[in-house]
Amino acid sequence: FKPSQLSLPPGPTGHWFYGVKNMLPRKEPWKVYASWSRGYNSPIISFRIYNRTIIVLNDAKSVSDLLEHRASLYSDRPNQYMSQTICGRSKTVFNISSQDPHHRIYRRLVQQGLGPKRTKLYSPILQEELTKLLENLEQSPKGFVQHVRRNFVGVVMKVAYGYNIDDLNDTFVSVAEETMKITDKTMANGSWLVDYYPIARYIPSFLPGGEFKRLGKVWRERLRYLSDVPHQWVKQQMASGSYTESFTSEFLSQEGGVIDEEKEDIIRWCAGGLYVGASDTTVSAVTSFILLMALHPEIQARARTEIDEICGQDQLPRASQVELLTYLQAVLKEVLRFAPVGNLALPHRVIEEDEYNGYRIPKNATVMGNVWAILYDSSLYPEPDIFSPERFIGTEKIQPDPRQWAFGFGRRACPGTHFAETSILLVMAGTLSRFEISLPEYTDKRESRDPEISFTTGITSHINLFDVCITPRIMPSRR
Ligand code: HEM
Repeated sequence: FKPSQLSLPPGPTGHWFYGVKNMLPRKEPWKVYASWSRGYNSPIISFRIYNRTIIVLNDAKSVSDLLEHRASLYSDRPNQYMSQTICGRSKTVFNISSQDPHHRIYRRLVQQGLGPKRTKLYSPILQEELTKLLENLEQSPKGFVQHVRRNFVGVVMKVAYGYNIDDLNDTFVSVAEETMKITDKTMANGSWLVDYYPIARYIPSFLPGGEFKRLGKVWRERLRYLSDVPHQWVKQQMASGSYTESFTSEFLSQEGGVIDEEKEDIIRWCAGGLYVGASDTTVSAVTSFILLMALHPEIQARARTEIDEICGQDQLPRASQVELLTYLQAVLKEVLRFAPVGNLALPHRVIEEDEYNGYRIPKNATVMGNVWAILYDSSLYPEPDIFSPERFIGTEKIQPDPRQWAFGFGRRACPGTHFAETSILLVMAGTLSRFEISLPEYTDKRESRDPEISFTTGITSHINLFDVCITPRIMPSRR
């Protein structure tokens, strides 16, 4: 059989025009995909939104077979005409086509810029921001999410541009946040008919359905302006002779500082990608960690004992020590498994027609790896609803490392993994070394039950907050 003679993977048909667009729940679609996969008794399912075929891979094997082993076919991004063409976002690190020769250069640059060697150089930045975070936590523990956000935004602005932020109202932070907000609107799935039907490109801007042209024009200009603000700032600082080394300055000064426009564009897009990639993902992981520690005092105590033993109690943990904290590393693996940051990673696109398990995968189909379905697969992780770092400790029956899925797939897998892990582990270690995290003590018994754990729906998912107490630790050595 040629693939074109085979049938698509099973899945719901939906409406003749919209496909399943109106059948998708607003909350946690990854759970619905997993249940469709069980219902159709197939790890790989397909459905349609407008005229686009979506394929969802719901187990580790299909993800590995297609997104990893056939990465040369499965590493492009879906076409999004509104965002990529109208709003000029086709060259961002996240959107760039895997067939564009710049994609390879982007990956090399970002991997180099965030790999183990560079991360070591960034240790003073991580250390400085950690001290601020712990001070903020002591002053106003209730605002812990904002403090954690401030920590990672502070780190990434310094790493990307050598720029010191004052607080979250800082101009550069507003610039980055506005970029993210507009980008989210331009990429909202199913919102722009023109993403699906090329004929819609010809709707005049003054007619209903033509607002993509009106809005697109404004957004394009704004995004162009915003992406240039921090880049120009670094160039000015460099010209003045006094600047802090950063990802941008490092690459701008290569080749004797003579950089053509094309290379400069590459540096600008890559540095911009750091903020988008880092700011929300890291906050999600650390917030989940803090709340889960309140629910699991015994895990918290074991992690703290290890931190005390390896880092000592008189000084803060250092970035160079986190690789020695094996139990804390197991806690992070379990946080990434139990509270996946990206439940569906980011969508990929297959560039050629393909065949898998007797099914046809049509050219240009959007292919999604259901990270949640794998991380909650009870054949890989028995009793997946239980939070237990012990899954990854010891020598027997160690469960698979969830990081192989939590950070995405193939040639699009997260290039910030090493940097992310080091900076998150340092924040985890620093927080536990100075604070006890607990549930509030309620006098009313009805309120004293453990809070239910639930998560938000989005490209990045966050744990829904419940009350916790973060109190300075009474150091045994200083009692
Ligand atoms: C807990 C932390 C993080 C998680 C869970 C995470 C997860 C992911 C995932 C799932 C993807 C999509 C992969 C795919 O399409 O298959 C991704 C892409 C990406 N991440 Fe991360 N990430 C994290 C932190 C970071 C950090 C700290 C940075 C940079 C400083 C970063 C930069 C990027 C970039 C630039 C991409 C786009 C890669 C491409 O499209 O080629 N990420 N990440």
